[in-house]
Amino acid sequence: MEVFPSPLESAKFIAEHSKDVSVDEEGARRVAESLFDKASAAEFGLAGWKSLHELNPRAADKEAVDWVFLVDTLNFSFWSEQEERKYLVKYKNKTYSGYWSLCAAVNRALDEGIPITSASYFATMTLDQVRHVFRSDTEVPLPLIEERHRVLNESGIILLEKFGGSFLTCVKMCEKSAQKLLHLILENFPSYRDEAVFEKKKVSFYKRAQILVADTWSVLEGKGDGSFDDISSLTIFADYRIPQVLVHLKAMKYSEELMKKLREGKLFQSGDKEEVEIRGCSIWCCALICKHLQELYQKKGQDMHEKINAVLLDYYLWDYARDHREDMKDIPFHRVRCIYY
Ligand SMILES: Nc1nc2c(c(CN[C@H]3C=C[C@H](O)[C@@H]3O)cn2[C@@H]2O[C@H](COP(=O)(O)O)[C@@H](O)[C@H]2O)c(=O)[nH]1
Repeated sequence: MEVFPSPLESAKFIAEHSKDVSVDEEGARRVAESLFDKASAAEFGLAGWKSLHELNPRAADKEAVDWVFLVDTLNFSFWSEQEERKYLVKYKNKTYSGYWSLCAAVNRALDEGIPITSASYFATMTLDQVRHVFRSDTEVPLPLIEERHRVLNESGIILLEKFGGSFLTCVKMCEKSAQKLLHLILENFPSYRDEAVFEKKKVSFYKRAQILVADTWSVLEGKGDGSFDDISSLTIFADYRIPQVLVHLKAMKYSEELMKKLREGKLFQSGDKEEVEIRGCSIWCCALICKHLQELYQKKGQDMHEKINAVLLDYYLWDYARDHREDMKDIPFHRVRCIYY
């Protein structure tokens, strides 16, 4: 059995050895304090996944779980070289960008009668069919379309051959354990193995694998097959937005040298030292914010273990980043073209 490093232990190790990125403990504490009142509000909770996002499934059934699997298999690399030239999808009179453009294209296909969330369909999709389903409403295509075609076919075939064609089978096999589901994903779906080598040590982030578990928990509303008793063991999902918002909120800092490269729009490779430091420090920084939030509630005699975890903190910070794009325009995000985030 393959050993998968823990993203949290990886993050601690990276943060302790990082040169160009640093976690600001005081800054993390201040962010926790600023979130304190919000954390007990409705929008911080699990219900926000559906109530705040009209493109997410309303249902909590097999089709909804398969929608989540398809979307999280393709949940990577939406950023555009030029802000004014990007992939956009119009759906029901609204134009979507970034991650939401992917969801809009999926829902558009379903409305057109294309069974895009069925493994029997995406296991044998041709590249032209993928191009059609994810066609752009601008002249800019969805990035990495060939890689998306490859991971769709690969994931569809595995889901058909090993799990009867539905991700709900995988969920049921894991007996309400987030960690078991995470490991089933990593053992069976190669495109989810988001790892690197740092200071000669194998480290992991598992961004898409962890968000797949989290979104499954969310779409099942934390009930039934989705009532994971260890959901708090997940970390945040190391994408290219969370680091940006953590630097904006002064909980994390970049060296002058790294900031210069980011401002120049340098294209990093997956696994580069700076990229690994950005992603690992983001995970560690959010673990500290979660810890401080729990301590603040304990001081008030409130046990918030059910309400405060890295998943809900991540969702909140990610939505915050989307809503504060303008305020954050001076904080560059790191640019990598890869299938991991
Ligand atoms: N850490 C974290 N990264 C996330 C998400 C999501 C979508 N989840 C939402 C869906 C339902 C829930 O309500 C969540 O709010 C996408 N991404 C990543 O962001 C990047 C896209 O950014 P932009 O170009 O600005 O759209 C890209 O790397 C993508 O993989 C998240 O939740 N957390």
